[in-house]
Amino acid sequence: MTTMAQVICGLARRWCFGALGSPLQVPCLQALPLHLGRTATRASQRDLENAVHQVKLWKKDPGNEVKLKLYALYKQATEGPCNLPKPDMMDLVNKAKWDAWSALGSLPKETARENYVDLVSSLSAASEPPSPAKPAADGEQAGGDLVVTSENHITTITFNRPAKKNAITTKMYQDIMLALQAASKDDSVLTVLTGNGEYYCSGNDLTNFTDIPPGGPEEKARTNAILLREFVDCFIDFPKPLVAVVNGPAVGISVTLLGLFDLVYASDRATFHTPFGPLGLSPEGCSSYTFPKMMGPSKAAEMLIFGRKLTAQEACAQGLVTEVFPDSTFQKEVWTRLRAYTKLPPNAVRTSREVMRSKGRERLHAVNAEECGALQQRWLSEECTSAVVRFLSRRGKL
Ligand SMILES: CCCCCCCCCCC/C=C/C(=O)SCCNC(=O)CCNC(=O)[C@H](O)C(C)(C)COP(=O)(O)OP(=O)(O)OC[C@H]1O[C@@H](n2cnc3c(N)ncnc32)[C@H](O)[C@@H]1OP(=O)(O)O
Repeated sequence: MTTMAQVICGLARRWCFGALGSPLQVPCLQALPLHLGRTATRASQRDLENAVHQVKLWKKDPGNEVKLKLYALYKQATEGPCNLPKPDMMDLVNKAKWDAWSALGSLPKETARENYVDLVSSLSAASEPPSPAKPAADGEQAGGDLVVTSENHITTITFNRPAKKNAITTKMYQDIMLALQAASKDDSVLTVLTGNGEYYCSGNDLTNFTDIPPGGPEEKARTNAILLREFVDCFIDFPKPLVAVVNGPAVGISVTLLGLFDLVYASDRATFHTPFGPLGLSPEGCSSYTFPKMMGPSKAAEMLIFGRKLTAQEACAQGLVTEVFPDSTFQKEVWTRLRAYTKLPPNAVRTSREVMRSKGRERLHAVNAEECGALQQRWLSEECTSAVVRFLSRRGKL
């Protein structure tokens, strides 16, 4: 039997080879050498060794948090649960290592090995983007589908694909991660996401599903799950207040991520839509946790399972939106407010933000991992592939 996944794979292969008969580049997959050729879902000992080797080749220090994660997973994968005595409190380095390893509890060796390989793979992908986005220097503006500016202690990341309702391409996901990385280190107090034109964002670009690699849809789903997890992790771990300036309708992942923002200001033209049911998908962006928490389980189910679209006023009543402004004065009022916030003492702002986020951070990471695992399966389902084919064929893309 031919599944829709095979249909879409076949179509994608046709597109990838194009009229000239030469394969187009699939950059995010080229940056994931460890997964090419690894078809089993479980990582082997060999995969682990390859990953360890890969880490040695990294040119950039990934930071202590990542190094501790890697250390812990490696120890768990090779020696099992930590049974060493707890180091002295003042022995900071060994204590941090012990804490990280012990936190893995009785995680099976095989799972730890798998997690180690996946982590290395996703970090390798992120550190080798096909064409890095320009980090925002003061006042600088990078063109393209994502515009990053930094002015008056506000770094603004703008979806800039108005002709496609600001749908997010794979490159845009990667550029957003780079922009967040840069913003976490620049002198801005606030980081803003907004959209150019009529829409805030129409969510994931549905053609992202069509560039199928040689390993087939399974490999695509697996790679996307890793990258999506890392993308959402960037929002979970972002150290400064995140503000969404929702200038118009928002769809899919651009809505779910709002649960990880600190302020969401919306024009009264904005709507909030998560059509996961019709698309054969399941929620992402930690919304399966943040939405029920903020609006109660049944309102969250209406949105996330049944795809009910909310107006800006409704979203505000549910706690998803902080405040709604008339569209005619939206930009003026919001930016005046934000500029006033940047005058607050930056260290106090940052500290308050950290104490508010720190309590739920681990939980959010766990939710993110679970949601990406579920989506990996969904992307391969006939329900999802049929929905994507329907969307693309209605718009003459097939
Ligand atoms: C680090 C890398 C990570 C990679 C990970 C990849 C996978 C991550 C997946 C994460 C999970 C995300 C889930 C979602 O976001 S689900 C939601 C997806 N979005 C949608 O379903 C919306 C689809 N679009 C529409 O329904 C309509 O276009 C819309 C209501 C938004 C507007 O309708 P309208 O009639 O006003 O306008 P058009 O339909 O004519 O649209 C104008 C052009 O824009 C194109 N378009 C719009 N939205 C999208 C989209 N989401 N993807 C692709 N293209 C889109 C549309 O095709 C039109 O193009 P043309 O003018 O060329 O026809």
